Amino acid sequence: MKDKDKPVLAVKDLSVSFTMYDGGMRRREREMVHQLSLTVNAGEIVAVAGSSGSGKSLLAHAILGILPKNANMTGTLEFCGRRLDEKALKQLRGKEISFIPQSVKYLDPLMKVGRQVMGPCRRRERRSRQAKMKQAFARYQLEESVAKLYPYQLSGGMARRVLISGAVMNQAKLIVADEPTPGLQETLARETMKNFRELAEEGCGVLLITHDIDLALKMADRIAVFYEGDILETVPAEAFAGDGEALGHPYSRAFVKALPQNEFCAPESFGSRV
Ligand SMILES: Nc1ncnc2c1ncn2[C@@H]1O[C@H](COP(=O)(O)OP(=O)(O)OP(=O)(O)O)[C@@H](O)[C@H]1O
Ligand code: NI
Repeated sequence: MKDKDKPVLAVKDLSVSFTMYDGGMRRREREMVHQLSLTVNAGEIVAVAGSSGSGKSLLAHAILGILPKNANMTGTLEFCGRRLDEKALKQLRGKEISFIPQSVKYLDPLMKVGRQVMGPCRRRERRSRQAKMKQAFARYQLEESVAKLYPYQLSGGMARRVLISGAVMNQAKLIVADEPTPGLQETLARETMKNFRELAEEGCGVLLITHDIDLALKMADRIAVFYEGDILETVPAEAFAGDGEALGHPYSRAFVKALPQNEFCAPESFGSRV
C-alpha cells in the first residue's frame, strides 16, 4: 500500500478511561471509550453521530492528544500511515491536523484573536497567512478588525467563527470538527458545511462529530454510529435511507425513526448495545 492510499486517520482499538478517587480515596478506573476503531480517508467526510455524554469529544481529544491529565488511553492512532505519538502531534497540530473544539473556551483569553488564528509562523510566512486569515474572516463574515480583539470581546457566535476560520485556513489533511455549528446562524452553518465539502474535494479528510443525525446525513459520506463510548457500525450515509433496513443495529434504526421526515418518533427501546 502506498502512503497516499493509507487512510488520513486510522484509530485502532482506542480505549479511554479515567482514574477517579472516591470519598475514601479508593482508586477507581472508569472506561468511557471502549476499543473503538475508525478510519477517515482522504476526500471524505465521516460523521461520528451519537447522543450527548457518550464520549464523542473524548474521541476527538484523544486524536488531538489533549485528553485531561486523569485520562488513560490505550490503542493506536495513525495519521497518513505515521504513528501519532506526542512528538508527531506537536508537529502536526494546528498545521496538517486542524481542530475545531466544541467549546469556545479553547481560545486563549490572554492572546489577541488574530495571533491565535495565525498560529506560530515564520516571518516569511506571515504575509501569506495573513492573506489566508483575511479570506477566511470574509467568508465567515468577520470584520478584519476582529483580529485585534481579545476573546472576551467576542460574542459566542463570533468566537465560534474565529475557531472555524483558524481551522479551515491551514490546508490541513485532517480536520476534526467537534460540534462545529451549534449557535451559528443557519446561513453560516451551511457555509461551514460547504467549506468542509470543498476541503474534502481538495483531498482533506474531515471527521465531523455531532449529535445531529440529520446534519450528519446531509453532509457525511459515511456515518459512524456512536453509542456509549463505542462505534456500533460505520455505514455509508445512504444506509439511512427509507426505514434504515440496510442498518445492522437497532440503535441506528432508532436514529432513522427520530429524523424530522419521520416525525421525530421517539427511539424504541433497543436493549443492550451488543
Ligand atoms: N476529566 C474527566 N474525568 C472524569 N470523567 C470525565 C472527564 N472528562 C469527561 N469525562 C466524562 O466522559 C464522558 C463523555 O464525555 P464527552 O464530553 O466525550 O461526551 P460527548 O459525547 O462529547 O457529549 P456532548 O454531545 O454533550 O458533547 C462524560 O460522561 C464525562 O463526564
Ligand atoms: Ni462533546
